[in-house]
Amino acid sequence: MKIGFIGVGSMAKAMIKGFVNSKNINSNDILIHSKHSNNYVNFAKEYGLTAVSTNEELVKNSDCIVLAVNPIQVIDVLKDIRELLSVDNKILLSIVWNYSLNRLEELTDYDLPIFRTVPNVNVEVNAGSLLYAYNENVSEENLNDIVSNFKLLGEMINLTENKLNTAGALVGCTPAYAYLFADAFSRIAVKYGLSKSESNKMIAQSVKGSMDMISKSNSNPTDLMDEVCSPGGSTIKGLLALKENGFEKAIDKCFDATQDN
Ligand SMILES: NC(=O)C1=CN([C@@H]2O[C@H](COP(=O)(O)OP(=O)(O)OC[C@H]3O[C@@H](n4cnc5c(N)ncnc54)[C@H](O)[C@@H]3O)[C@@H](O)[C@H]2O)C=CC1
Ligand SMILES: O=C(O)[C@@H]1CCC=N1
Repeated sequence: MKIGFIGVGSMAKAMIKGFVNSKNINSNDILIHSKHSNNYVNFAKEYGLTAVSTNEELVKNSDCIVLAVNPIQVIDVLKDIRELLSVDNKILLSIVWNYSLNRLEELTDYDLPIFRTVPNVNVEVNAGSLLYAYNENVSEENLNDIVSNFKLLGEMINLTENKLNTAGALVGCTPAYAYLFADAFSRIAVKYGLSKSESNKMIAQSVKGSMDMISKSNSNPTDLMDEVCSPGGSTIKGLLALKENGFEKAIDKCFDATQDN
């Protein structure tokens, strides 16, 4: 399957690197076009991708078109490729945040198979999550083709579209908050004499293992927390300090802000 990316920003680059890392897709079967040629042409050279000079050329030569631009750019992009999308059984896969299937259908041909997805940047190391919903034009064969290719990037999770904004924030935005959390811990450890690079490595491994505990043990995070807090020990003191300083309230506000569309 030839996969064409319209828009080669942070998210498209992460997905493409994940595909290339997976070694299951020929890098020259990945086509790219973006607004700034100095950016996407060099990226194509670095990863052995096929750079094309227009969105129209990209659509003509791809089986699956990944719409990876920002919401504000969607109308203009789809206006130019609308007719070409209807030729030769193409599939549109949008990663555009908060852009509904209905709206995408209005801007394209009503027979077009469309997937609406929310990936996260962890796809770059094939440890991503990719939430997806799709319209009624998607056939069994389309579904198999998309799932078999995109699962190379991480876990594929099918949801009804009405959950995509909330689940999308949990999946799409949280990497940034996890980086903030890791950075805050490794910075304070520097104050106590560790180097930033050794702190980064330790916090990353510790948080990764803790997240594995949640998913692999299937335990509630509260129970796992209790296991770490030895009576009278340091962890409970730290945990109470986090609570007293508004950690949970800050998370609530943070999540509310992501839902404010
Ligand atoms: N960054 C992330 O972690 C995630 C992003 N998304 C969604 O992915 C989309 C892209 O996000 P980012 O990569 O972060 O943004 P970005 O701003 O880094 O990338 C957008 C790219 O589109 C290009 N572009 C603009 N107009 C164009 C046009 N007419 N034709 C071709 N290319 C054009 C820009 O030059 C830029 O390279 C957004 O809709 C965002 O909501 C979804 C989940 C996670
Ligand atoms: O910040 C954003 O709007 C996009 C969607 C999820 C992650 N990045």
